Amino acid sequence: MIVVENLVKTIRRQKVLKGIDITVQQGSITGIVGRNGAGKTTLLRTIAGIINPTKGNVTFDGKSVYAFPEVKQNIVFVPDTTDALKQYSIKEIVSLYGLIYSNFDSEYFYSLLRRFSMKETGKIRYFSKGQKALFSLILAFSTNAKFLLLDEPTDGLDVIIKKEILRFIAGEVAERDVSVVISSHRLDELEALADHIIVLKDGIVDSHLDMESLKQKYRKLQVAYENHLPDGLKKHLDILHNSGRVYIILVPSDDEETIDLLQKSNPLLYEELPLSLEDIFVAKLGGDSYAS
Ligand SMILES: Nc1ncnc2c1ncn2[C@@H]1O[C@H](COP(=O)(O)OP(=O)(O)OP(=O)(O)O)[C@@H](O)[C@H]1O
Repeated sequence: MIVVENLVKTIRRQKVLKGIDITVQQGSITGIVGRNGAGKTTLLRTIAGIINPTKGNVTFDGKSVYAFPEVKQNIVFVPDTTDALKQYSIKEIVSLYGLIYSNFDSEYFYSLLRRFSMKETGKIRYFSKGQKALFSLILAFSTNAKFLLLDEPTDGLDVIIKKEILRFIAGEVAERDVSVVISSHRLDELEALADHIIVLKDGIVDSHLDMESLKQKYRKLQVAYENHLPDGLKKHLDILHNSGRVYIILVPSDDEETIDLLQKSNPLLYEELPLSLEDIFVAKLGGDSYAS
């Protein structure tokens, strides 16, 4: 388990992280969403111990990342570029990782390269953007670290490779003893993957959400009326969208009274729609708390 306590980071007099408190459980996939500059990368780099906090602490199974450097073997940060490795051949990178990470599994590493039909020799600078992103993940999962912190792992990739990468991450978490924290601008991308979502806004945690319970909390309905939605109902629900006489609304699942009133209000159309996390954000957080 990673526990982040009152993490503050000031860079060049700018308070980038303003007191972050979060807990990341083993076996979980946690998404960190936020707009450009919200502090996602700084948070991940600080958790991994690449940079020190101005204030606060991060512990892994009770041990401070900053006081016990060996803890860093189990918290690996994966940047959104492979630039740091571009001069090296794959063989050299394997040697380097073998030296840094005592549990690095080169056999597993090469088996993953084969699984994704990637080259096993040469320099990675000649890889495509998608192959570089996949390579970074293969390398990181081969360290056998307990936590991987992935900084926008699918940024700028096409839909096919994006899906392949997300599937790979989900598979690794399901089958091996590893947890991941993924930063992204896109709530919709993380929705299918993450079990927790942390929304970062201007260096603070705006919300920390448990996906399952959140999705069970609301119902999304499409209703249409001959004239308009009865005024008496409006205050009990959130209107996600309104086009003419058609409304897409969000109602708390436990608000049986409103659901009953809706059904009895003679709508021309009454239909339940699949709920997305984005709907909840738009309705509950003013649509401003996820990044696009
Ligand atoms: N080394 C640095 N020097 C100066 N400012 C920095 C540095 N690192 C981060 N910052 C500032 O801290 C703020 C947060 O940056 P950070 O990269 O953590 O945000 P982010 O949420 O990851 O953004 P993005 O989505 O654009 O990658 C920004 O205003 C950035 O300019």
